[in-house]
Amino acid sequence: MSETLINRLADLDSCAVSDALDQLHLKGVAIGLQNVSHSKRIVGKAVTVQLGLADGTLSKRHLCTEAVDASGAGDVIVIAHENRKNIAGWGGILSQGAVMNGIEGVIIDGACRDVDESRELKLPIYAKAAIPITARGRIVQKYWNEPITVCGIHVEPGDYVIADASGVVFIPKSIADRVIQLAENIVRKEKIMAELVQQGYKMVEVMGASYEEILVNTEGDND
Ligand SMILES: O=C([O-])CC(=O)C(=O)O
Ligand SMILES: [Mg+2]
Repeated sequence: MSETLINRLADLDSCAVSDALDQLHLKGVAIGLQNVSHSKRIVGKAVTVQLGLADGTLSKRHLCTEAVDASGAGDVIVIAHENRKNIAGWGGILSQGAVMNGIEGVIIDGACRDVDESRELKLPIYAKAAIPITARGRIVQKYWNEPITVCGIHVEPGDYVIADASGVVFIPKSIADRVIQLAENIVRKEKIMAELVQQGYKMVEVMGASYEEILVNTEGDND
């Protein structure tokens, strides 16, 4: 079941999923995140990590290590770094571990570092910024595999995520089937429109009132 949903999600893009969530009046787009590393669309299930400020005592292990060790293909590491752009919450050795385990990519609502290394490793990272400053002694992991908030979006472990050049969208696992179905309907309609454009139809005809109505029109299309 979930495998199928992931495969179907992989055939979509962030815009179609955002439109589907719009249709349901739900928020899922993590505003302010961009690909800073290897440019590739990723889909998968969230493995969550919550970071926070260090309290002066030394950490037993570096942040995100358990999440990386426990994850593999089909998983995306999603890190709540609380919008910090002045300290990196992810780095190159972690990227090496992620690639070794086949992890799809990383999403962090703050800064990361060792970006050149991650690019060489071809690991997609969606972040708010890049900065050389280490987390060591400054930032610690508070917990992992629990609900977190990323750019104002509530994310639970196992929620679905799609990230591409347009941005990052989270889909609650409880409604993933419905959202993906709606997004597929939207993609189908947009393909027809693109074909009409290729056939020489005027833009004002192709993107007329029926385009503006797409977001209220696809819910019933479950063929
Ligand atoms: O020290 C850090 O912030 C982590 C780091 O560079 C790495 O994983 O390579
Ligand atoms: Mg490093």
